[in-house]
Amino acid sequence: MTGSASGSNSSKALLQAKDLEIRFGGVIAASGINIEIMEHRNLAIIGPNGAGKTTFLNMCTGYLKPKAGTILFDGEDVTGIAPRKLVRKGVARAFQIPQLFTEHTVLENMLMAGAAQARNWAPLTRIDRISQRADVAHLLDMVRCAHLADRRVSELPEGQRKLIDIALALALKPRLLFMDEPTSGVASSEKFEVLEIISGALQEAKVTAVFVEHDMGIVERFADEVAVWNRGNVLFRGAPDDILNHPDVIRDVIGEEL
Ligand SMILES: Nc1ncnc2c1ncn2[C@@H]1O[C@H](COP(=O)(O)OP(=O)(O)OP(=O)(O)O)[C@@H](O)[C@H]1O
Repeated sequence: MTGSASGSNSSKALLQAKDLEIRFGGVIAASGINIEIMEHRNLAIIGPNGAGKTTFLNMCTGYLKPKAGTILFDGEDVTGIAPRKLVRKGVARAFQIPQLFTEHTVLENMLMAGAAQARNWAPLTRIDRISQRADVAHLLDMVRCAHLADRRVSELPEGQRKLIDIALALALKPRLLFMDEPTSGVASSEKFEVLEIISGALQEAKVTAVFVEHDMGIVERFADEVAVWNRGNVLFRGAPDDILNHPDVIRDVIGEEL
């Protein structure tokens, strides 16, 4: 484990956060955060409730503007850029609760995401081209949901909604995907299977993932690196084995109910 938040030298930094600060009234949610997210190294963010994990995701994806500090994506200053613009640059986000149009079918949701990416808001009948359908079928296949294309989202269990949400994010062709507790709400017996599918799809699409996670089994299995958040800062960062076995992390993070 390293005490610093810089990444390994073997891959390049895709995102660099420098001296990020944000406070809400008296609460300091980010207190000089410095961290690099390395390309093709999936990073898990762990830490106690209220440590500022979601706040960090919000700043990196344009939902919150830091009071101070800089965010570079692929070397470009993207601090404070709106989420939609960041998506076009290659930074996507999946939420704890999938952002799906539940009264529409899976296919319709996918076509709408494709239209957003192409900035083509023509009626669905006009964007429903063969090539686009082929793209959608491929994306759904990547998350093993091709058989669900004509099902209404409201009929699907949470695990499948999560998978559709990931396919939707992949339709935006990101290079970096932030996920806030990707398996929250999924039955514990299905969590590993869902993450296995998500992980395979991200690998196939060559997308680097950053995910907030409270389940250490998931972290151990799916993260290449782990960053420990505490009181709005990065306490440790390193290999899952080192981090999850470190006495301070066991005492202060894993030991308490996350
Ligand atoms: N919009 C907001 N307005 C006021 N306070 C906020 C806001 N967003 C976050 N906070 C506060 O900032 C601190 C960090 O919150 P954040 O949600 O980032 O933590 P977290 O590590 O993601 O927690 P959890 O694991 O419980 O989701 C908390 O004290 C929270 O109450």
